[in-house]
This record gives sequence, C-alpha cells and structure tokens, in this order.
Amino acid sequence: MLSLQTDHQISIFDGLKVQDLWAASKQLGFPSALWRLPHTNEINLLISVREGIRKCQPELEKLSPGFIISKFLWEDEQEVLFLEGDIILTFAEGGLLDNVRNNLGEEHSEVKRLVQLTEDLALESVSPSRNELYETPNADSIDPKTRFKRTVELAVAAIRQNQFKKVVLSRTRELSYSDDFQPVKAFQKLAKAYPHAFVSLVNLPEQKEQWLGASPELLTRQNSGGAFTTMSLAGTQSSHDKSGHLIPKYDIRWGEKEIEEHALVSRYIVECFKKIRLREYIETGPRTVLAGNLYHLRTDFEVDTNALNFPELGSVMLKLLHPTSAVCGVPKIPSMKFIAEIESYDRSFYSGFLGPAQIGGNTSLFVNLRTVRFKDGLATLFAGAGITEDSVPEKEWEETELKCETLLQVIAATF
Ligand SMILES: C=C(O[C@@H]1C=C(C(=O)O)C=C[C@H]1O)C(=O)O
Repeated sequence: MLSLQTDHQISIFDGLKVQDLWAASKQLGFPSALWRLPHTNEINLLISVREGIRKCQPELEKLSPGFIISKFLWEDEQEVLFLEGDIILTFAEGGLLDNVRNNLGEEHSEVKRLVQLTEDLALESVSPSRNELYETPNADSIDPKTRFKRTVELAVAAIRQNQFKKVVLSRTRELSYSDDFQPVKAFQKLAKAYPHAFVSLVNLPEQKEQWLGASPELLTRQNSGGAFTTMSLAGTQSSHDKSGHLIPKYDIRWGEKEIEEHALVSRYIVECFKKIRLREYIETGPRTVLAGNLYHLRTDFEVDTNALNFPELGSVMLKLLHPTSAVCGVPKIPSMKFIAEIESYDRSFYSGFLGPAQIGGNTSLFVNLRTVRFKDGLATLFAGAGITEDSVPEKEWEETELKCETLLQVIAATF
C-alpha cells in the first residue's frame, strides 16, 4: 500500500478516467507518468502542469514528489529528467479515484483547462479503438538476426582476448502502429498481466515520445522507514516449455554460464558497497524468479539506513550502481566502450532508470527494461542479453526474442 498524504475529499477529478486524463495531458503538452508498483493494485498518474521537464541532480532525499527518468548514458554529475508532481492521482483497482494530490489548487487555470479537456475527450471517445502493431519491412541490407549474432561473436572474441569479462548487447525490433493506438490501454493490459513488474508509461512531450514498459529489475529503493534495497538480476531462461505450459520453478535448472553471469552482477553490487565501506547489508539469494514469459536469477540486497544514520545511501548507490553489469558489463569502462562501438543505435532511455521519487517518502527506481518507445508511428522494442565467454550466438538471439515477446504477447493483441 502507498502511504497516502491526504484523505480523499470531493474533487474536480472525480469521475474522470485515466485514459481521458492521459489523452488531455498529452494534447496540452504536459509531461506525465503512469505507473503501477510491483505487487500493488493502485495505478498512479502524475501530471506536470507545465511546459518542458525540469532537469536535476538525483539527490533523492532532497527532491519534491515527482518522477525520474534517465537515459542509459548517464554519468555521475549529470542531471536526470524530473517530472514535477504537480498533480498526482491514485486510482484503485477498477479505476476508482482514491487519492488526489494537487499542489496547484483547483482554481489554477491550467488545472481547469486539463479537467475541461478531459471531460470533452470523454464525450468524444465512444468507439473503442483497435490497438494493433504491424511488422515493418527491414530496411537494412543485413537481416537483424545475422547482425546480432555477429555482434555476439565479436563480443565473445573480445572476452577471450581479455578486453572484459561480460558485456550486455542489445538490439531493437520495430513495428508500426496506427494513429488510434492507445498506449494507456496497453499499459492497463500489462499491469494486469504482470503483477510482479514495475509497469509504467511516460509521456515526454519535448522528445515527442512515450515509453511503455514492464520492468522486473529494481535499481534502488529507499522507503520512508529507512530501508534501502537493490537487486542483482541476471541469468535468463524461458518460463514455458515447447507446448506452452509454465515450467514449475522447482524444475528449473541453471547452467554454469547463467550462474557465472549472475555472480558477476552480484559481485559488482558488493564492490559498490565496498567502495563506501558498507558491510551491513543483508544478501538473499540467488533465487529463481518469474518475470512474465521468463525466469531470472535474482539476489536481493537490503540495508537499514536508519540504523547506519545514512539517509543519502539511495543517492550514493544510484551513482555507484548505474549502469550495473546487468545492462552494461564487467569491467564497466571497456564494456561500455564496446557497446558504443558495436551497437548501431542510441539506447536512449532503454536500460536507463525510471520511477517515482519521494512519493509518500518512498523512492523506487527501476531499470528501464522490457520497454517500447512510441514515436512518430514507430514502436521500437529494445532487448539485450548478457554475453560471456560461454555465450552461444543463437541462444542469445533467442533470449532477446523472448524479451521482446514479454511486451508483445500482451500489447500486440487486438482489443
Ligand atoms: C538487458 C536486459 O535484461 C537484463 C539482462 C539479463 C540477462 O542477461 O540474463 C536478465 C535481466 C536483466 O538484468 C533486457 O531485458 O533487455
């Protein structure tokens, strides 16, 4: 449960639907974010009633309530995008408005404009749209599978030459969508299908992009009770057998490659704690966890920041952790350089981080994985896989296919 700051009184937002509010915010050019935290039913909608998005240092404990989103390429002293939480609405399961935090007041002209447009759009949206995605022809001279497998071969060769131990290589898959495609509907389907994931939709008007995702990976969480949490998530296999049945967790066996790949990420996190001489963490795992159509190996790390009198641990660890070796590699610098040279596109917000900051005293940032960017009629899915010395290119390709399927299985279906 989210801790709520205000009791719900009668408000001008009563009766408004998430999809109409989303459409109105988008039309007005207001940055906005919609999210559902893992293992909760509440849907949160944040609307920044202003043009443009603030940039800030992620000094998490000093922030006002808002939503953070950062690109993969983010270094220590750089700023991240911060969507100011002017209006934060919480909806219970079934879409009923549960809580309103409106910093601007109901008389604010932009708030009134937002509500008016939402009501107008609600009257217009009578015919349910068909949410469909279509394959686009491959414009490249070389097919994506051959290209990706080639990059894996090059990575394995670089590892054998001791350039680095592990690198996470990614690829994109592009689909087109029609004008009436509603990412909010896709968000709602994802939220239902993946209770364990952080499901989010972010509208970035300046970039003219919307990012939808169902991330299984927490980067940092600091809650109002002082608990800091992070996790190592690496090692992947399909959760379903060839006939489409869910394989029970106790039947899952992990190979040496996955165990080593996972251990590299856990070791990386422990090294980050060591850098700040922090020994008082509790490590649990590795365990097998379900993430949609996949199983992963996961180890959790927890620290009581109150006991250590270390309230800024979340900010300190964010800078040390990102990008973890679950999305970049070991060691960080040469693997990052390899990614920049070999991947033929900009990762942008994929494998960056995002999440609500200082809402009810809690900040939860997730790695932006299992994600799709909607821009100019093109839906771009991003998926990566950890490459080690023992990687088999065909298997790594299949892993990225399965990762794309996590979203496609749910959102590509006709409504
Ligand atoms: C890179 C991705 O996922 C990451 C890589 C994993 C792996 O290599 O086994 C598993 C989980 C994530 O940490 C992705 O989903 O794109």
